[in-house]
Amino acid sequence: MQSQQSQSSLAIETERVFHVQDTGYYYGSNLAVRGVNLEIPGNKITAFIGPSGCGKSTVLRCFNRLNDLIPSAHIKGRITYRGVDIYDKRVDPIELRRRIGMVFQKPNPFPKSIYDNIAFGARINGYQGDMDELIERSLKGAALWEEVKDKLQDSGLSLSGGQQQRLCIARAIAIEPEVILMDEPCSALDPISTLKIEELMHELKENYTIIIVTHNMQQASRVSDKTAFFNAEATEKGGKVGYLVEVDDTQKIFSNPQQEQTRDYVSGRFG
Ligand SMILES: Nc1ncnc2c1ncn2[C@@H]1O[C@H](COP(=O)(O)OP(=O)(O)OP(=O)(O)O)[C@@H](O)[C@H]1O
Repeated sequence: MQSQQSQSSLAIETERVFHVQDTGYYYGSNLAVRGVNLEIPGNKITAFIGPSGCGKSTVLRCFNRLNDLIPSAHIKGRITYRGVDIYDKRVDPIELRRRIGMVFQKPNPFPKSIYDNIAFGARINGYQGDMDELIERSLKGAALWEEVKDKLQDSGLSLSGGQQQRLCIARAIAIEPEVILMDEPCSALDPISTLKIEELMHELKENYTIIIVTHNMQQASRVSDKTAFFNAEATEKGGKVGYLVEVDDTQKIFSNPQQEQTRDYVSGRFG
């Protein structure tokens, strides 16, 4: 019985949530990132690392079609989420973003109370349950409840940067997504707040699949299970194009990567 259980949990852990196939990412006629093939496993943390401008954020934003909001941006190739092509005309991007939430580099709470920051999205989504209970559960899920439970009517903007980022995480998880995309979520935070978010990420992956873009290699090695290393090269036209060099278990990327350029990057020899 026990071995059956562990087999089934193993199957769940290694489930593929996203499959990225032969994708190219464009701004107008400019190819910004080429030839990305990638699988994102469920209930794991996948980190995207690489030098500035190699396309980490561009690729990240395509998982919930946030790039749709940039008029010149388009993608070629295919990204499936649980087997469904997310760029299929029948897919509603708003519904997609409900399932695939996002936390940005700079904490961006609404200029509303802590309570309403979380209730807002839930109300828009027609949440019918007990709102107080949802607020408490979301704040607990983001490790913020103890710090704010007595001041839920205070403005979200009155919190510290690290607390604001955890409020944004609480807001993201309140709409019960399956995936959370994080674009350098700690880059505006001090080391203690960063540590709190990293600890929180470990807890979150029990219930969510996380993809994080980070400039901080120590952070990638501390928090992630898988790491994708992107790089960029000059084009004939004088621009540059990003590409995925390799993706593997984080421990392998940092200790024994397959590609020389990965080794150079993680050992600090360039970038
Ligand atoms: N809105 C945009 N319009 C046009 N080009 C863009 C836009 N956003 C990004 N790019 C270009 O796409 C390429 C990849 O940028 P992107 O921001 O995805 O890289 P990144 O690896 O996340 O960089 P960083 O680490 O500096 O945030 C760059 O050449 C950038 O100039």
